[in-house]
Amino acid sequence: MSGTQSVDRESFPVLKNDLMLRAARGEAVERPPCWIMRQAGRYLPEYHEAKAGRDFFETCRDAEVAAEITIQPVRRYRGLLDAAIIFSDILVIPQAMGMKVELIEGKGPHFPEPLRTPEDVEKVLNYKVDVLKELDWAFKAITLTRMQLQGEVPLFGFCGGPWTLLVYMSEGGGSRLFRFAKQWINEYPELSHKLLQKITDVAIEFLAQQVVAGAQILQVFESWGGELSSADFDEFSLPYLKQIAEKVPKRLLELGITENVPMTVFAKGSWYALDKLCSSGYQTVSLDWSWDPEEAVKINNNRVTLQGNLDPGAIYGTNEIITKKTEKMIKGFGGGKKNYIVNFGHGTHPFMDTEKIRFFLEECHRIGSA
Ligand SMILES: Cc1c2[nH]c(c1CCC(=O)O)Cc1[nH]c(c(CCC(=O)O)c1C)Cc1[nH]c(c(CCC(=O)O)c1C)Cc1[nH]c(c(C)c1CCC(=O)O)C2
Repeated sequence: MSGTQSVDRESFPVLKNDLMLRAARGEAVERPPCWIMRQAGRYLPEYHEAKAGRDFFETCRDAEVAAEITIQPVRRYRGLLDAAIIFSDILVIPQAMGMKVELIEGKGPHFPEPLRTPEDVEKVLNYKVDVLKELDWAFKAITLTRMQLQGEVPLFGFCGGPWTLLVYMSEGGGSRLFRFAKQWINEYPELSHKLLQKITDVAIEFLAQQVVAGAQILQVFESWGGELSSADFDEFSLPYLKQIAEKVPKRLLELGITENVPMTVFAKGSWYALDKLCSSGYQTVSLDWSWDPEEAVKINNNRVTLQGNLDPGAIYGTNEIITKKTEKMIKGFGGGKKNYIVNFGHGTHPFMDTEKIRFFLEECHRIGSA
């Protein structure tokens, strides 16, 4: 994969709030930085206004609209959020690999032609992926967003974890039984590894090019990690996650980028792998809400910054409950002055009350600054 983007990185606005980057790099901070997975999206009325009933992927591909939607939560919660995350989706990698992906309103992602036979996989393996060309729109949206953020907060780039993408590519959408993905790894483990490697190669180039385009911090979403047994996670997820952490910085050097770009891994449900994830080369490990913060802190033993992990469902509670749970979380992670980033344990829901989320963020600032 070659070619270059024409981005004038010298023209990027100076970052005024680098709290997120400092915390992710393990430096001591004055309070824990805050952001929320899926902080842009359907719970915000201004999202629906900007999207104007258009197709989801069309919205992602329109740089102006993607930048607007990315910045909406930062604007609404001015001073309370310490990062933005580019409005896009993990399923743009399968699209770049030649697969059709649609988002069906009210149903979620849908692949009309999922990978069901070895011939289907061979076709994807033989497809030459030109990341710069296929995902050109994503880089343009990142560059525009970075400019429009005016240095207020850093911008996250992201991608899906290889196993999670294999799940979507084989199941053709969300799943309860993971029948096809499990069939792949158990009936055709070798071919599955080849596919995982190909996804990993694309993910590495995609993440590195997102940094060239303007992303300042990266997250890998292995959202279906918890569907694997511990042994299968070690075979079909962890090695690829590690490769991404190892190879992105190398690729960045090749691309002439010497800045230290922190990387986060979020393997939802993979509680058994926390110890290994803390030594997998990522600076930050994001936790779902199944973790007791104090136990996670013990296992981590100051190797990485931990991120998380409020049950998003707490937002449906009273202010008193939100305060109580937020306090327990921040104190459990050691108070938040080192090795901690505030987040939910998974994304926002479309039904959430924007003012409850504001209250949560204000409480994080109050408790985290104490
Ligand atoms: C698994 C996964 C996907 N996409 C993503 C993940 C990993 C995180 C996770 O585990 O939730 C990641 C993602 N998806 C989206 C973002 C944008 C940035 C942000 O977090 O604010 C990010 C980081 C926007 C989106 N991606 C999607 C929407 C909803 C689009 C809409 O209907 O308007 C948004 C805002 C669509 C999507 N995309 C995906 C699903 C399952 C869905 C349907 C979700 C649903 O219906 O709740 C795949």
